[in-house]
Amino acid sequence: MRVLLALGGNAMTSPDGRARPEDQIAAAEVAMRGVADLVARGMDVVVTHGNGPQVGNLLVKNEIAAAVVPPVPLDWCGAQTQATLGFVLMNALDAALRARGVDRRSATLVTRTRVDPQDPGFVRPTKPIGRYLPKEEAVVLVEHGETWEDRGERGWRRVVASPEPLEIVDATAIDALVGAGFVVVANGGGGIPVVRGADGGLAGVEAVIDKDLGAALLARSVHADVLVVATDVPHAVLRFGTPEAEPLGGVTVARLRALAAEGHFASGSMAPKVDAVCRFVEAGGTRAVISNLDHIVDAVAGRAGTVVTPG
Ligand SMILES: Nc1ncnc2c1ncn2[C@@H]1O[C@H](COP(=O)(O)OP(=O)(O)O)[C@@H](O)[C@H]1O
Ligand SMILES: NC(=O)OP(=O)(O)O
Repeated sequence: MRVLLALGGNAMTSPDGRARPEDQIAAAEVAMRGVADLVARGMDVVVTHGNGPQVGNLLVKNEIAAAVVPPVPLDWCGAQTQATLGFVLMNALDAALRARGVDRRSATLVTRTRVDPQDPGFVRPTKPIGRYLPKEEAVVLVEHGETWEDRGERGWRRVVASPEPLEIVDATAIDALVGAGFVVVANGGGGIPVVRGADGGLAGVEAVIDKDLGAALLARSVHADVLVVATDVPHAVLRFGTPEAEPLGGVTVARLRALAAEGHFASGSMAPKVDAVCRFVEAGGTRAVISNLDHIVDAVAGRAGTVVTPG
């Protein structure tokens, strides 16, 4: 069985949302123990991950240091997060595999995702990245031309362009690595966004692709049997945040689309996860699950989490 596991930003930071190196290393060690459990059961696993906090922090560092060293564009920041987070995940995964006596190795692939240069996401930024700030600090940055939006009790957050993923450019290489027996970390942050020019060449573009939508396309591109979207809650929840809140267990893709249309899933957080699992199953995937990492083996088997099936 081939599994695509999408690690959310929450799975890559400390419970209080801090993204210090030590927080990310500790979070990766927890996440990779679950992946090693899957590999120990004979599964092929591809891991992808978010990069919202990390790419936003890198962008700020570039802007602050611009007077000292040449700043780099947002797509370069995204590429750097793939290397850094892949490195951290590989160290954690290799250790977890060794602890289980599993003779498999990890690999990370710098991965590009093609987008449409005319995507409306370039006109209306929607993807939250980086740190949270109080409103009074965010509005100063808005006056300097940045786009920030109120993200509720945690504060305001910068938002950038987030175009639709159209093609995982490096899917063939990912598939080859899996076929050679590697546990592969790929398409971090939804992939490095690129556009194809008239000459057929690829060029980076400043944006951050939604990791969950990127994961749905990657899962299809590498012929995964199961897609697991791992976050910090055990299920998607109906009437979330209300006294009538109800965890959602097994559900058909048609029913889940109907529930999404009723507005149960918040944009920018659970909604893209729901969209991603629906896309995967609608495209022929056997099963897709939204859950946390606590019961990853059960989630893959369809025994835990919000389990989406055809129908
Ligand atoms: N209907 C819902 N069911 C469950 N969680 C929801 C729902 N709506 C919003 N959320 C929030 O979505 C969060 C997960 O989304 P997000 O923070 O973007 O995850 P990640 O960073 O792990 O990808 C949960 O922690 C929860 O607070
Ligand atoms: N690129 C992306 O979707 O990252 P997060 O999941 O951390 O927001």
